[in-house]
Formats: sequence, structure tokens, C-alpha cells
Amino acid sequence: MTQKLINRASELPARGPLNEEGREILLSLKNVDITFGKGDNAVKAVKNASFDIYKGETFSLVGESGSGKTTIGRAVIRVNPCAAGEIDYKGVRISGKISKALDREVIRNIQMVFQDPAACLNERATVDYIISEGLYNFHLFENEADRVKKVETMIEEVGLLPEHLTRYPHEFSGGQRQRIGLARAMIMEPELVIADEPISALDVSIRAQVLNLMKKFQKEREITYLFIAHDLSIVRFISDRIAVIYKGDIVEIADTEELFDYPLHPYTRSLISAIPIPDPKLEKHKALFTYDPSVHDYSTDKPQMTDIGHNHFVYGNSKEIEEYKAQREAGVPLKSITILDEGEEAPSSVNDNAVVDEDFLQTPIHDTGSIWLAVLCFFLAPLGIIATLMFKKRRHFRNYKMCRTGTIAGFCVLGAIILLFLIFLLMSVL
Ligand SMILES: Nc1ncnc2c1ncn2[C@@H]1O[C@H](COP(=O)(O)OP(=O)(O)OP(=O)(O)O)[C@@H](O)[C@H]1O
Repeated sequence: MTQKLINRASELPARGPLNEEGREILLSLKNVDITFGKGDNAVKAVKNASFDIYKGETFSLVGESGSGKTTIGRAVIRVNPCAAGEIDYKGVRISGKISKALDREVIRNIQMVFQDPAACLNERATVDYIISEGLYNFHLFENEADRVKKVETMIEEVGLLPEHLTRYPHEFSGGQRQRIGLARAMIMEPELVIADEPISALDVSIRAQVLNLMKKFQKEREITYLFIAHDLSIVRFISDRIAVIYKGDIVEIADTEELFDYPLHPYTRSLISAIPIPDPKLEKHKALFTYDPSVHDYSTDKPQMTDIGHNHFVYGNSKEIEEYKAQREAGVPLKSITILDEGEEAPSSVNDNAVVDEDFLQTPIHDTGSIWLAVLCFFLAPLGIIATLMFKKRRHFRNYKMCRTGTIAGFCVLGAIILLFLIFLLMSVL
């Protein structure tokens, strides 16, 4: 009943506008500038940001600390005002002055989940109240029994128990508090959730659980996420599309795999090169690609965000864009990571046209370190030597270690058998 009343009075259409490919645009930033302070002290935190987020996708915004990610998130929920440009939700402008009714709908439809659950949960309130707060503010329940039912269902959905509802946030672990934060957001039945570094403050072991929970909600409720993170490794496996932001400028937007295969802007490449390699030996020999903004000469030829095809947008001047297009059209994935040989000096700059060789990027897939390699090398020790050398040459260090272990063990056992044989031979002769 309450729900029906809200829907009837809605200032927003049921669906957003469609793009040329028929995808529904839920959120759209159009040439958005966000400035803090005035006069000489003014800080332009976000410059001319434009992007669309489609219904049901996970769109990630990635960049180093202070690049303006949170500022954009807070502008979407109307906390930060836009100095220029506009933000549209389902095709309706939600930035600037809007009606009270629309403002309430935005608050309800767009929820935010924060990095530090400890800091954003009211420590004096019970979990029951924290989760119910939005329900109270928007009268989203028929009666007390209905509210209790909604809250109990939600606490179970995030993997906690109804008996946890009477407790306070400090009685929970970081991961559990993030679950409470998610419950508080999801009970509002939002369409868009802005997740601002939701797993950065959590133990590595807990991170996947929270991401899986977010994925579950997305699947069940068709939630759209704007996921904010400072490194690409976190977002690679959860994002449909990624936007990279550097000091307030969005420098590249592409589908996730496209971005990892063709990181055209040098800043994106530096972020990819910063992703830790799970093999300590490779990590030790990795040459970090550092971004030097002085490589761009924007004195006369001004940069702009340009569509270079393949649903891929890059920020650059006309000369750079031509180069980016040529690199993309060559169709050969670009190299972001250089593994140095023993004793080799790290290059001071990175060759822009370099191509992936027998590359690290393949390493996690093929370099599995399977135990069966050790078993095979154990029984076929002479062939194990060849396999060991081959994997070493290709820098498949996990496979190399397995083959080496199997081969050594194989030769040890073979040696022991030969020794025993010789001893028995000697004993039978003497
Ligand atoms: N309320 C504010 N007043 C003044 N400056 C601000 C304010 N909020 C943000 N800034 C400035 O805007 C810039 C972008 O900040 P923002 O918090 O959006 O960065 P971020 O990319 O989210 O970084 P982090 O990952 O550290 O949160 C920074 O230079 C910051 O100092």
C-alpha cells in the first residue's frame, strides 16, 4: 500500500532513456565540474566529467587518493553541488535545484555504502534501528510487525542473525559491520548503490565475502553499482566497465577486458603495472611503470575525451588520439608490465608500442603449479629436466618449482634403487 502510494507520486519514470544499443541509462554525468572553496583557494576536484551508467551493471571509478572519486559519488547523492554540468537519473536532472519530492526519491533510490563501516554506523543505535532508519524516514512499512519482518529478512540476507538486531555496531567485526551497512542500504530497495571503497578497510580474507554478497544482491534485485576503488586489482573481476580518473580528469573509460587489454592512457597503464603479481619472484623483477604527466603537451592542442571505437573513450589531444586509435586498431594487446631479467636495469621510460611477449598476464592462467607436473616428473625424471628448464625459460615459476621438485625426488628414488641394487649385487658376488 505504502509502496503503491510512493510509486504513484513518483517524479521519476519507471525506466531511464535508452542508448543507441538499447541499453537503459540509469545515471548520466554530463560535463560535471565540482569545485571546493572560492577565489584563489578554489580547488577544482572534478573537471568536465562525463559518463553513463547502465541499468544492472557494475561501473567502477578508479584512481589514486585525492583524484575526486568520492567527490563524484557525493555529487550523485546531492551532497556535493556541481559547479557546472548536470547529473541525470533516469533522464531526469537531479543536480542543482530540484523539487522536494524528487530529492526524497533520489535519497531513496540511490544508496551509498562507505569504506569504513565503523565510522558511518551510529555507535549508540542498535543494529535494528540502524537498518530501520530509512524505513522510518520514508514510512516504508505497514505496521510494526511488517517492519520487524523486513528487518529480520534483511539481516538474514546479509548473513547475520535476527538476534544480532539488539546489539550495537562495536560488538561486530569489520566484515560484519560492512554487512550491516549493506543491509541498511539494501532495505531501501535502491536501484543504484554507490559503494565507496567498501572492502578497502577489511581483512583480505573477508573481502571476497562482501563482494560476493554485493554480487548476490545485484543478481537478485538487478542493482546497479557505482564502485569506487583506488586500485584496479580489486575491480577487475567485479566490473563490467571501468573509468580511470587522474587528479579530477577522467582519462579513460572502457569495458573491463578492453581496458586491461588496451590500456591506452599512460596513467591507466601505470595503475595496471602497480597491481601486485601473486608470485614473489615475478613481483621482485617487475619494472614499475610510472606515469609522468609531463609527457603530454596540451599547450596548443587541447585534450578531450574521445570515443575511439570498441566502446572505449580516452582523454587526449588530437595527436594522442590518433596514436591511441592506431594502437587499438593494430589489435595487439598492449604491454603494461615488464619483467626484468636477473641484473637487468629497469628502463627509465616504457616503450609505448611494446607488445605482450610470453607475458605475465598469462601467468596466472597457465602457470598453475599443478601437483601433476611433479608426479609426472617424478616418474619420468629425465624428461623432468627438460620440462624444468622449459618452464624456467618461460618464467612459469610455479610450474618450474613443481617440475624441479618432482625431478629431484625422481632422481633421488632412482639413485636409491640403483644403490640398493649395487649393494645386493655386491653381497651376492662376495
Ligand atoms: N569538502 C571538501 N572541501 C575541500 N576540498 C575537498 C573536500 N572534499 C574533497 N576535497 C578535495 O577534493 C579532492 C578530491 O577528493 P576526494 O575525496 O574526492 O578524492 P578520492 O579520490 O575519493 O580520494 P580517497 O580515495 O583518498 O578518498 C582532494 O583534493 C580533496 O582534498
